[in-house]
Amino acid sequence: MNDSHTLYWLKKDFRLFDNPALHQSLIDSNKVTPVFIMEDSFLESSDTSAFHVQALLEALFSFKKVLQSKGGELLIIRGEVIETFEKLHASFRFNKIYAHQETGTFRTYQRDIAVRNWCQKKEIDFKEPLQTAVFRNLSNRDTRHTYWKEFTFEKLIPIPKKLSNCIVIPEWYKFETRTDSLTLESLGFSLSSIQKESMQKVSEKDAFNDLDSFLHERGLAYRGGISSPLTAFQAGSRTSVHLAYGTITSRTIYQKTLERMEELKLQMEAGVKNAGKWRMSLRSFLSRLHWRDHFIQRLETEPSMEFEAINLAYEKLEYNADPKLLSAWQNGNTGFPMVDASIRCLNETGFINFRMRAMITSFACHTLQISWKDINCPMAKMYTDYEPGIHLSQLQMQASVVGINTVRIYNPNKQIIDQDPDTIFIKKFVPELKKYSSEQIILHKEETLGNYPPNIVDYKISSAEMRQKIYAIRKTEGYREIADAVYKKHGSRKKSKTKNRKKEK
Ligand SMILES: Cc1cc2nc3c(=O)[nH]c(=O)nc-3n(C[C@H](O)[C@H](O)[C@H](O)COP(=O)(O)OP(=O)(O)OC[C@H]3O[C@@H](n4cnc5c(N)ncnc54)[C@H](O)[C@@H]3O)c2cc1C
Repeated sequence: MNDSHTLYWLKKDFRLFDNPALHQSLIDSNKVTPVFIMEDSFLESSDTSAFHVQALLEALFSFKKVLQSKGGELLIIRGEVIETFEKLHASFRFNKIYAHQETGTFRTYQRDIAVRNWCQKKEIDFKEPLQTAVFRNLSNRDTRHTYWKEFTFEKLIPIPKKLSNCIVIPEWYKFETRTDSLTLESLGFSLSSIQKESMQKVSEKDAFNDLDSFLHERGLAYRGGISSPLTAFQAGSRTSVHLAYGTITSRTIYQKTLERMEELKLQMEAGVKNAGKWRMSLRSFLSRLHWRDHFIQRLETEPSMEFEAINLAYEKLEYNADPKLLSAWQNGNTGFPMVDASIRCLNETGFINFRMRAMITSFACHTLQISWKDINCPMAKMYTDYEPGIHLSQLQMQASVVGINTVRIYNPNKQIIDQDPDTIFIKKFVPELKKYSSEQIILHKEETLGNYPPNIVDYKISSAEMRQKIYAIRKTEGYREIADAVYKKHGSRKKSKTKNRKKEK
């Protein structure tokens, strides 16, 4: 502990529990200023939406309120990062910055490099502890699991006792941005009242409440329940948004789930009804949670995947650049009811389940033949839980440009039969279809249903054409070597039985 001054630069880590950067900065120094910078470059970025800004503001202000209730302070400044550090440093010197290591887009990657260089110039120590099990400069992919385990099972860090050491230097208050300039509207965004009401609430308290209700009430329906948009809003953990804004850590979720599974094991032995089913649900939940770090690691290792296919052979794949197709997809007007309902649900609530995300991606990239690059930002903006590593990995996988997974082409009408046979979800989000029977909706193709348009393309012909183009690339010389190299660098070390088999979902 020393008297020097330290900054704790908050990024997307709005929590007090299990917060390594906050914890370490308070061990290092008895004067720490937590600072959040509302970056113009974030607000202006092509992957930022009103859902993201609203979630961030909620998480930020609830963090500030809890910190203040425990005697601490937080400084919020609108501006760019280096320019903000520069003016703070010029008015009162600090010699350390703590911020969590972030695996984000090219924008945040470049910003963090610039911060490192600036710190070096000013002789400021820049520390970037991990908050998730994703490792920089990982030389050997095979050792990742060992590091993952070490990090995930480390003892969780309690809420720091000395939060009153979180102070704002009086000289710095003049830089503070007024709270009334930090509303969604004053930042240039807007959401309708329906959107605001339907969005998930994001704060540390909500994160623990959502986890608790999942582990004790909702999680029993997890297996099976997460496939349909009718049930996934309840049956899924709904922790993705909290992980994206750092209101909870994945290792906290992991460890709390394991504790609950131990409890259930005892219940199972005592013959308590459903205890075994509960355990199976939580086991499949944990494997999905594990994928999270796996996919974020992919972006950390291969940042170029934001701009080009992870398997470069697919850079030659030809797409349809017709803006009318993109616009119909984005607005939920393709004439394919399950696709349109999912997109409109996203536009209204900021959330949809995994299967529907996979379907709308596959539909855009296979059936409409739109490039994954063209839907990247529009789709990122629809998800409140946008996490670049997962988003880009899944986007490329569902668009079949990774080449180490099965080509999965989702048939949107089969998804109605499987996931919404009574068209309840469809009618909720596509009200023009309310007066039609489920059979009419499923069979609808070339005709209009009232105001609802016909299929924008022929599903069978167009998807088959794209499948052919993908397989033509798979047959080109040198393709196998590229795919093997991708697998070696990024593939899951668990063997997939369906690998490389053609499949319709
Ligand atoms: C095209 C596409 C884009 C996606 N973009 C995102 C994104 O930006 N952010 C995001 O968090 N998830 C993304 N997902 C994964 C998944 O759809 C969401 O994590 C899930 O729907 C969130 O709901 P939940 O928290 O109830 O999930 P649960 O099923 O309860 O899962 C628990 C947690 O595990 C992780 N997880 C679940 N499924 C996956 C997966 N397939 N890959 C990686 N991690 C997973 C998430 O962190 C999730 O919160 C995407 C999927 C697809 C197909």
